[in-house]
Amino acid sequence: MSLIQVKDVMKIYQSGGEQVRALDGVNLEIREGDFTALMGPSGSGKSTLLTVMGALNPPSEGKVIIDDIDVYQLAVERRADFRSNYIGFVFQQFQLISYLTAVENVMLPLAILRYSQKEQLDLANSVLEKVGLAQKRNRLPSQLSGGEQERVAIARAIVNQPPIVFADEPTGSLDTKTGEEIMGLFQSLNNEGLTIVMVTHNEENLNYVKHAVSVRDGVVDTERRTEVLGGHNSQTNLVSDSQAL
Ligand SMILES: Nc1ncnc2c1ncn2[C@@H]1O[C@H](COP(=O)(O)OP(=O)(O)OP(=O)(O)O)[C@@H](O)[C@H]1O
Repeated sequence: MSLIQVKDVMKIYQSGGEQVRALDGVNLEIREGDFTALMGPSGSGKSTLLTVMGALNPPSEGKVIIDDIDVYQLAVERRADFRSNYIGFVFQQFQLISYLTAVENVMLPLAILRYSQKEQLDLANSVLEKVGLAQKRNRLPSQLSGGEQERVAIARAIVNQPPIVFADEPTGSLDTKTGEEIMGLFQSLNNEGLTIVMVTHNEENLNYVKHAVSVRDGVVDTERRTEVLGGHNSQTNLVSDSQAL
C-alpha cells in the first residue's frame, strides 16, 4: 500500500535576487514498509525532497499525501501535530540537546505529546534498550561516541512509534564499521514494519535498503527496487531499473 505520495512537486527557493529551482516536478511513491535511499550528487535536491516529504518544507507547487492526508492542506499547528504522530527525523549532526542525558533526550518528543513522566521514562528506557544503549542512558551526548549519539537520535525518532522515519545522511559522519552497525539497526527496525526514507551518499548503504531513488537536478531520475531474500539485501538482488513514474 502506498504510504507517501509526492505529486508534481516543485520547490523554488528565493536566494538573494535569484530563484533556485531545487525540485522540478517530482513524482514519487513510498509504500508502507519500504526502506528507500535517496541518492544523487550534491545540490541535486535530496534534502529538500526529504524535508518536503517530511511535512517540514511546503512545496511551491504540488502535493504530498501521507496516509491519505494532504499534509500541506493542514493548518500549521495541525501539521505540527501530524508530524509528531507520524514522522521521526534523524539528522546527520544528531541534534541532541547537549545538557540533557541520553534518556532525557529520548523523552523529549513524549513530553511534547504530554505523556506522563512515568510513561516517558518507561518508553525511553525500552527504546534505548532496543538500540543497545540501556547501560549508557544517563550519559550526556558529549560522553558518547558518534555511533552512540546516532543511536540516541534514532531512539528519539522512534520513541512514540511513528510509522515513518526520515534520515538525512545518518552515516555521513561515522566510520565504516559504525556506519554498518547503524544501517543494520535501521534494517532491523524496517523488518519490524517501520517505513524509512534516507538520504545517503554511501553506495554501500544500498546493501541494506529495498528501494533506491536517484535524484538529479531536482527530478527523480531512476528508481530501483531490491528484493529482500532471507532478510538480507544485496545489490546483486536488484530486480528492476525503471524510469520513475
Ligand atoms: N534554504 C535555501 N535557500 C536557497 N537555496 C537553497 C536552500 N536550501 C537548498 N537550496 C538550494 O537548493 C538546491 C538543492 O539543495 P539540497 O540541499 O536539497 O541538495 P542535496 O542534494 O541535499 O545536497 P547535498 O548532498 O549537498 O546535501 C541547491 O542548489 C541548494 O543550494
